[in-house]
Amino acid sequence: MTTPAVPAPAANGRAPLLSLFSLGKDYATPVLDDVSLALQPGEVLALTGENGAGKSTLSKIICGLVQPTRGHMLLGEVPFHPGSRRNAEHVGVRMVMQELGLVSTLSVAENLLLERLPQRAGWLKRAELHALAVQQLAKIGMQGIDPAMPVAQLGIGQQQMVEIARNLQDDTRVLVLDEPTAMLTSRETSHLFEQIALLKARGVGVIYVSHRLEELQRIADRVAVLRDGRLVDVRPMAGVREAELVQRMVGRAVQEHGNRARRAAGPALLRARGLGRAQVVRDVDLDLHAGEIMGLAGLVGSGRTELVRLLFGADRADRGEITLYAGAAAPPGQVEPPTRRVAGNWRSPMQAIRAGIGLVTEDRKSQGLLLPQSIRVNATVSDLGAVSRAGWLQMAKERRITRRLVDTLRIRSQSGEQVVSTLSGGNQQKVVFARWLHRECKVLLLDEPTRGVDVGARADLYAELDRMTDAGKALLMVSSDLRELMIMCDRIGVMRAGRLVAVFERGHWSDQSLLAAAFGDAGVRPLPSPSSSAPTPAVQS
Ligand SMILES: Nc1ncnc2c1ncn2[C@@H]1O[C@H](COP(=O)(O)OP(=O)(O)OP(=O)(O)O)[C@@H](O)[C@H]1O
Repeated sequence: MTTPAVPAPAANGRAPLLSLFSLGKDYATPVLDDVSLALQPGEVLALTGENGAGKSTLSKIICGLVQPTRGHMLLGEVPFHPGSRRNAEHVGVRMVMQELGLVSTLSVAENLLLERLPQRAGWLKRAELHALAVQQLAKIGMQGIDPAMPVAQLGIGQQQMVEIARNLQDDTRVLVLDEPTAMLTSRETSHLFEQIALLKARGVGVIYVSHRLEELQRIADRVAVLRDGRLVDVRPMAGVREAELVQRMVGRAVQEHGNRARRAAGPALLRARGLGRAQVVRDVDLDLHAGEIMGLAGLVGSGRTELVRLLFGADRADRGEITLYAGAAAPPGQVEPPTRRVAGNWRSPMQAIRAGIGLVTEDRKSQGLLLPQSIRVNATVSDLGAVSRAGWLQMAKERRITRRLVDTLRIRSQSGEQVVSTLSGGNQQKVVFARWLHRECKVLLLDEPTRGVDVGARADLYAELDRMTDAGKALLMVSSDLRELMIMCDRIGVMRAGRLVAVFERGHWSDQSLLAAAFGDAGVRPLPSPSSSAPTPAVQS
């Protein structure tokens, strides 16, 4: 085996901080091959590539979580084969993983300082622990969090910030961040970027894995592109065009989804009136029409996810009414609901599913997937009736359906039998989505459906959403990505403090107006009261 050259030392003569030589990893098939790369002190190296390209595998090898099949590494000039995460951390090589690594039953402070809990004679010094935790959280702009609170009570974005704070130690030399902002607000992202700038100044090397190309442009010095487990490009970030990068990642040009075309709204399929739960969702009136995509924007904690959970029966509303109407058979342009009410106010998700409501969840790990099961089981589990006869599962039919879904969504896998926990994060997200492509539903609720999904796959998912609305389904899409909402939606509702405070139709929104509504600035048009007007059809102006 020849040892490929690692890029020369930096101009200042310092040796690379970390050097990778011909790294490779095989599972049933090779997933990483011949990766040679060097990280310089104080450098932010972006790592990007399609879902399943091998980014997390490479990151985990560097941080001792996965053992390479081939190749070797140097940390400075010393051979580096950590063998475990603990060993890697011991020499200052740390990783913020895509899946949160927090212990949900422990407090915020205990999670933050797990490895160096302040003790005296075997007793935990709780006051000191909490003071240290508050300091650590303040570094990344997290104020007002009770360090004694169990971490499970934090929102998913806040948990991610705790995970980041945990890895910002003084002894950190190399920090790998795998999709760190997927669950963060723009404010939290800014705090993270400030920290990255400080790390750079201290000479820490940062490997930053992300699909968000605009973020890479903001913080990376160089970008490395992985495709099918191989390094296909490494270049300075300055001057790199997004389209160029996408082409390198995907190996083909990706057609950007243009703004959604004008279409006439069908009848209302779902209507909510005065819907509420405690203080988190308050008096929400909402109509979803056949053939439309309605977006839901708002800050984290504004009640978007909670509203979706009420509509799906995952939580019980304590006031208000949900009504689902039958069929989408009314002529185009008819906006009044058909008169036949089929269901409402579910007692469980199962009831909602039976009535024709689906949910692509925000938290695919704990709410969306059966991780130890195959793609086939996960994709077909929501509608076993369609793959069984007289109570017997028809495996051949299941396999056929699975193959079609895997092809349609380009789920990168060895076969439909591959266990979902061994898929890459973005491919797991596609499996959550596949479930609802398989099952007939009238109304599909989507909570951050493209989180962690690469640009090519994102275009595929958008095309599927268009097809669903062409078939008369009604879609409600929560997204923190305003650009995504503005491209995909016919209407965008904005939530603030549990209320739906504004609804904008296509052609009547801008980033500023959406943000102003989300933050509560003056000048935002309030929602007309439902009693005063018929539901607003989604019509592009
Ligand atoms: N334990 C495992 N067993 C079998 N295959 C695995 C295992 N872990 C990862 N893989 C496979 O390795 C490939 C690379 O996965 P990896 O998670 O590194 O991709 P990624 O580039 O990080 O993708 P994403 O952008 O979706 O996070 C995938 O095809 C995945 O299915």
